[in-house]
Amino acid sequence: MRAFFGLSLKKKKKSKRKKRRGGSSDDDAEWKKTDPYLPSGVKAHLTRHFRGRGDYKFNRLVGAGGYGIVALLEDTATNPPKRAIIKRALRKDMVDDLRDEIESLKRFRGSAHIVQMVSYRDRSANKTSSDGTLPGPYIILDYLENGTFKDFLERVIQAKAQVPNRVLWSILLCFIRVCVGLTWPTRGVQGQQEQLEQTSAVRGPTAAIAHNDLHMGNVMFGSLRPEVEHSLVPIAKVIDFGAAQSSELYPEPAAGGAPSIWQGHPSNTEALARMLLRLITWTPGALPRNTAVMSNGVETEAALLWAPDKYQRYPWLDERLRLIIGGLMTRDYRNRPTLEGLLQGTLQVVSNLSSRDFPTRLQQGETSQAVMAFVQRFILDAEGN
Ligand SMILES: Nc1ncnc2c1ncn2[C@@H]1O[C@H](COP(=O)(O)OP(=O)(O)OP(=O)(O)O)[C@@H](O)[C@H]1O
Repeated sequence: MRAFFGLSLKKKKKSKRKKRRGGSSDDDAEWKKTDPYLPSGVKAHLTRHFRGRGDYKFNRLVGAGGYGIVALLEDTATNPPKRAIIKRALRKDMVDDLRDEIESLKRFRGSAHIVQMVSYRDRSANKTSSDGTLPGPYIILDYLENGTFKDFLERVIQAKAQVPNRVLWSILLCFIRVCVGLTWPTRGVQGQQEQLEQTSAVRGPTAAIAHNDLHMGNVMFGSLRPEVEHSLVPIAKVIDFGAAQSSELYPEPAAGGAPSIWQGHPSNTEALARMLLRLITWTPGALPRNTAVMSNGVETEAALLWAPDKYQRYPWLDERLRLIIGGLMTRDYRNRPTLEGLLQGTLQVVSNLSSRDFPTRLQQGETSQAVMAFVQRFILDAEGN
């Protein structure tokens, strides 16, 4: 019944509105003049599209990236309105990239450290919605409210703030969970409840997915959560799966005889370890490559943490973190630690760490209060979130 009468009711409302405004043009007229694939046309087309549906409304354009336009939506059914992100192709010829991203994200449904797809529409570039406003596919994503890792790094460097070790440990655990998620994809169903990513010693890795675009703008902070690993530091999640690729599992045995597939795709771990290294060393731009140093008989690219004056430069850094980051950046990926071991070891540390585990001179900066104050200032209260 509702759908049957919907059309005529809508038409009546529209003509009333025009009368009230003296026939002046609004978004209704604007959208026809603009290109839905250009940032300039996004507002008009999305406003119009979602007005007809009544579930979301357009809030603002967030950005136009390599191939996509990203905009903020508000869920009109919730109070206060829940936010969501819509991602569309920037040009018609980029529609296939967006479809690849839809396919990738389907594999990670329910994976806590990978951005979740709330819904999607998979259409060819020219096919529009019934109201004629919005051609092509789109993805609606969970909104991650606490900004990118890139913005976080910039704030830390600007304030010359020493990052508490407990914050580094929590982020490291999030990053390991990301790598686990890319190696044991959940392949859940739409709307699947999020779960922390787990390895499976029984089944062994089921995929070797390379994200292929793991830069700092593609790691974002979500909210604080009840799990112990996210109770002081918000969850970090990976976004933007437009370039992700499944590759062959790595069958060659590692130096010690263990199958190297247990490390996941080496490009993921290395890219994430580099982000932690930049945070520790306040490095604003890309780290130099091919600067490997020897550590315990293997070459690592984490040279900054092996510099002769490292203890003067980073006297506060937990030695175990230094070794893990060095291990994740070894030149021969077969010498890297396994995800299984990393997950167990890091989870154990994060679940039990307290300020008393640090030397007396560091304890004040590692209390729960100090960690909370740091997180509040550099992540939760940050401008632009
Ligand atoms: N789920 C999200 N929650 C909040 N902001 C988001 C979300 N997804 C994307 N953004 C914002 O939009 C920006 C661009 O998103 P994304 O990287 O997915 O698009 P892109 O077109 O592939 O961009 P690029 O090529 O620059 O990486 C992000 O850096 C972030 O600021």
